[in-house]
Amino acid sequence: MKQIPCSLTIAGTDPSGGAGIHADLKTFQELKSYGMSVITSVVAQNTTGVQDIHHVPLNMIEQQLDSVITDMPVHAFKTGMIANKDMMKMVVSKISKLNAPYVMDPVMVATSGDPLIEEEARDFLRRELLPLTTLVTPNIPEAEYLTGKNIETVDDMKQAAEHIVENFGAGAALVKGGHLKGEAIDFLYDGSSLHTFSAKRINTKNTHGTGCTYSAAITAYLSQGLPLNEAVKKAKHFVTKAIQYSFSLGSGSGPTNHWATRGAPSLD
Ligand SMILES: Nc1ncnc2c1ncn2[C@@H]1O[C@H](COP(=O)(O)OP(=O)(O)OP(=O)(O)O)[C@@H](O)[C@H]1O
Ligand SMILES: Cc1ncc(COP(=O)(O)O)c(N)n1
Repeated sequence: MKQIPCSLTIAGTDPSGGAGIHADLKTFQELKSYGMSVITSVVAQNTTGVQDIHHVPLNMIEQQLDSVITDMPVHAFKTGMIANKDMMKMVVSKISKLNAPYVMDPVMVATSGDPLIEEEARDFLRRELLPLTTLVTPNIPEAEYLTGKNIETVDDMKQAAEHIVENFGAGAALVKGGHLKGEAIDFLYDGSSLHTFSAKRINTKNTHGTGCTYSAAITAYLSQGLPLNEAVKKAKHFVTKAIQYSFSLGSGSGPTNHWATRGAPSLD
């Protein structure tokens, strides 16, 4: 009998349900990949911002990882918020034994601008985690941090994608243009060629969790064995629909809609 594809996320929480682990699991479920999660930090947040953060003790993160990987198949996995260097070190020691595609969303700050990882962890992420990735998915501020260069144009984005692969050993880099004006355009550099993924910009403030949703969708498609380029293409379609039919919930930046590819939900 054929086995269900299985995806794992290692990330922080969002009790308002739009970002982090919650967005990842909803996305895995929607895209028919069996979802599993390891929680690194419990984050009190909502559509307006981050109110508080509690880090899960290191040994408990390690135990969660062991519980999953000693028992369950992992066909692809992603990391999101990993708040400090000690957590990152431990995660590296575990994931380097996993023989599956690894998508890193290099989460540094929330959409609201609140910091989600410690300053010294950023450098560790770049040095130690990037070389393990199949794909890293920085938005513009994250790509600026990783490359140390300002990004103002699409040419800057292309160069950043190449820089991250050539200089830091990422398997591939997808630089996302959500923070620029005009078309919502992303560039994927896979070490040999550059691919462009473009969609019409949707006029909405409901973009809480778009980065999490996009990287989770790529992970789900990779768990099904799709080639990287195809996985990103389908995930771009998914995240665009999720933004198009997003929810005006909360008083800040509302969440995306994870079942939007089935059409706008009927609210009758
Ligand atoms: N208004 C929009 N209309 C259409 N696509 C968008 C819009 N905003 C972002 N995107 C797309 O959503 C995906 C996520 O990109 P973005 O750059 O926003 O990531 P992020 O910054 O990690 O997410 P977030 O804004 O949730 O922190 C990309 O494919 C981007 O092009
Ligand atoms: C726990 C957690 N992880 C990541 C994000 C970033 O979310 P976004 O997808 O909006 O960049 C977040 N707000 N909370």
